[in-house]
Formats: sequence, structure tokens, C-alpha cells
Amino acid sequence: MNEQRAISRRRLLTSAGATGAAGLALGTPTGALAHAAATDDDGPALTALGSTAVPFHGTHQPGITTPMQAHGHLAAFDLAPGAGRREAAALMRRWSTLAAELMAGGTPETDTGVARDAGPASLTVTFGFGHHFFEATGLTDARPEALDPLPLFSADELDPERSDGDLWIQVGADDGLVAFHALRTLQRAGAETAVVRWHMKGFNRSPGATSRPMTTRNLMGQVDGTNNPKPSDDDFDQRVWVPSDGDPAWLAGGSYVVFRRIRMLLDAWETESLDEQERVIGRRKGNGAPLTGGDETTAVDLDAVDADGGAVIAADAHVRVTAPETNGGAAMLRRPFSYHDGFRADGAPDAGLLFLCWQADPRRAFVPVQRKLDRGDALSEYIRHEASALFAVPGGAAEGGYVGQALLEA
Ligand SMILES: C=CC1=C(C)c2cc3[nH]c(cc4nc(cc5[nH]c(cc1n2)c(C)c5CCC(=O)O)C(CCC(=O)O)=C4C)c(C)c3C=C
Ligand SMILES: [Fe+2]
Repeated sequence: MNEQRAISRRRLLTSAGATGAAGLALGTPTGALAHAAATDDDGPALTALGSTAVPFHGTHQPGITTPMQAHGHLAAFDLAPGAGRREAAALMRRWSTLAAELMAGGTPETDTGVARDAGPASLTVTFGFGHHFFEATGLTDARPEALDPLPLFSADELDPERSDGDLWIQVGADDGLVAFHALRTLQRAGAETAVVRWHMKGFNRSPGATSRPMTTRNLMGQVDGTNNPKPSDDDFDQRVWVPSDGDPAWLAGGSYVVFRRIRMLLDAWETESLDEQERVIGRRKGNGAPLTGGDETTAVDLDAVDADGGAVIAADAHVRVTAPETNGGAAMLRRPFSYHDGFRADGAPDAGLLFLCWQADPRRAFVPVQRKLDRGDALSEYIRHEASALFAVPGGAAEGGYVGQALLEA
């Protein structure tokens, strides 16, 4: 990257360690940098929110433990007819170089200028490979069994045109123009090799809107993300990352992401009483505290009974059905975006959750938990699973390398 060009464009204001990213479900941004002041050429200086940059290179890809950003894009691509392993490798090198440059606040050659005033704004770009990518590139021997298609669940109403895909990009940023610009730059750079299959846009609370970081809310109004595994937990690495001596070796430091587009039946949900809404989840809507008492961070007491001897957390309450204690320890890192794509013909909002969960092996996390939800989750009445995908997400790229290099150059 042309550092001089990048810095003069960024007009950076804040000192190292500062971050405007409040409302972080995952704590402080690991490795996020806020750049030192630089000479200005055009436009006002950047705040901490604009100047915060997340490193692209490292053991893991960005956008997994990075605090949730306000804007997100998910895009799946299929390899163009005739594109194989060589073209895929060239594409991943090109995409990785661009992602690193954009995330550092740089300006690629032939840039459109869309994001020139905003700084990196915690931009992250994350890449994944879908099941069919391995056939298209002649690498089926390297495909892990954990990437086999997810089972069909009984309540699924999946649209195949908005599901799956050979390649996947997740873009997150705290500025909507920065997020769009990154996705568009990558799409343009890959146009001869990768054809867009589906695209979805999501959002979360804007950082800095509250004086202290808060867990985000979803469009049902619930505090969502409280009981996520935390990077400081002893078992976090084991739950989320493919280990360095894991199988396949090319996926070391990587993870698997399950994506589900889940529409919320808000007309039905919003007519329920507060008591019923809280019974469905097992937590208070206002502050996210368990129905068994305490505050948001208090552990749920699944054994608690009321004066009549009935369970305080109902048998089909979402937190009982999904709790690691009732799933042999299965846990996943949930890092979703909300979405709203206008209104359907009947006037109901086309809105819900772009559910994304990260795990070391979906056969030991998402799949068994979703099987249980499918059989008896009080929330099921108010949601519809409309699209689905599973991607293997390689570990992070080393400086000078690219994401997926260990697979594509093995
Ligand atoms: C298969 C995995 C899951 C799907 C699909 C899912 C959908 C979904 N969840 C909410 C709202 C909440 N979920 C909460 C907790 C929670 N959910 C899952 C898994 C899935 N959710 C897990 C593993 C957990 C944590 C359970 C625990 O350890 O206690 C909560 C409570 C707050 C929290 O911990 O985040 C809410 C609220 C919606 C709206 C939804 C589909 C639209
Ligand atoms: Fe949930």
C-alpha cells in the first residue's frame, strides 16, 4: 500500500488505543488500532470512530471476534464458468491485498472515492469457502467432512437462490459508505472470476450511541448476545477455532460459519404481552436478565421453580433449549446483523436476523442445537428460516500472503 497516500486521505486524529466503538458485544476490539495524527489535505479530521483500523493479517481472520459493527454486508459468489484452482488462487490474492489496504484506510488504485472522507471505521473483511468451491477447484480431497451440507430441519422454508455459494465475503464497518465501498471494490476486482449469487445487508446499533458499551438488541427488542462465549474464556479457542494441529491442516486457525436468514413475524410477536415475550425467551426484555433473577450477566438457573413447583424457565424457553448445559456443552459464537428489506405484499416487515454463528465444528455446535430448536422452541412460532449457508473460513493471512493460500497452493 502507498502509506503516504493512505495517511493523507485518512486525516487521522486519535492516538493509539482510542476507539469510538461502544456497544460492543464482544468487549474491547482486539488489535484495533487508532492512528496517530497526520497532516491534513482535504476534509475534517477523523474521530476515533472513523480512524479505528482492525488489522487484516494475523492468526485468525478479522470480523469474527471483532466487536460487532453498525453496518454489514454478506455476499456469496459462485466461481465463473471455466474458473478453477489457478483463477481462485489469483482471486484470493487480489481480494486479500485489497482487503488489507482498505482495512488500513488505504486507497486502492482506480478508486471510486466513495469512502474517502470516512477513514477505515473498523472495517473488516472476512472470506469463506463453500462446499462446491472444492469441486470447482479440483480440491475435493481437501474438503473437510464438517463442510457437508447442513441437514434440512422440519421448519425450514429455504430459498436455494439465497443460500449456499462457492465463496463468501462478510464486510463489517461502522460507516455505511465504507462498508459499501469495500464490498463494491472487491466485487469489481473479482468480476471475471466470481459471480454474485446472493447479497444481504444488515445493521446493528451504532457505536457511541450509549455512554457505555451495551449488548445489542434484535428487532424483537430482546437483548441478544449476552451468553456468548468470550475470547477470555478458557474454552473459547476450543469452541471457535480449528486447532493448529487440527484437521484439515489448511484450516488451522480458521472456523466454520453457519448463516441463516431468519425472518421475524413481527406482527404476531408485537401483539404478545410482555409476560409472554419474556416466557418465550426466558429473560427480561428490558435488561436481558434471566427470569430467575439478577442482572444481564447473572447465570440462568434452569432448576429454579416457582411457588407452584413449576419451572421458572419454561421447558420450551429459548435459553433452556439452547443452553450449553442442555446440549452436552455445545456452544457457538453468535455475531449476527439485523436486516430490514422493506415490506411484504401483506404489509408485514421483511425483517429479522442475519444469524451468523462461528464454531470449530458445526456438527458439534449449530447442528445439534438447531435440531433441538426445530423440535420445541417457543420462539419458532414467531420466526421463519428462509436461507442457509455453511462456509469454511480459513485462518488469517500472514503479511505478504493471502487467505486460503495453504489450501490453494498445497
Ligand atoms: C441454532 C442456534 C440458534 C438460533 C438459530 C437462534 C436464533 C435466535 N435467537 C434469538 C434470540 C436470542 N437467543 C438467545 C440465546 C441463545 N441463542 C442461541 C442459539 C440460537 N439462536 C444460543 C446458543 C443462545 C445462548 C444460550 C445460553 O447459553 O444461555 C437470547 C438470550 C440472550 C443471549 O444469551 O444472547 C436471545 C434473546 C432470536 C431472535 C433468534 C432468531 C431470530
Ligand atoms: Fe438464540
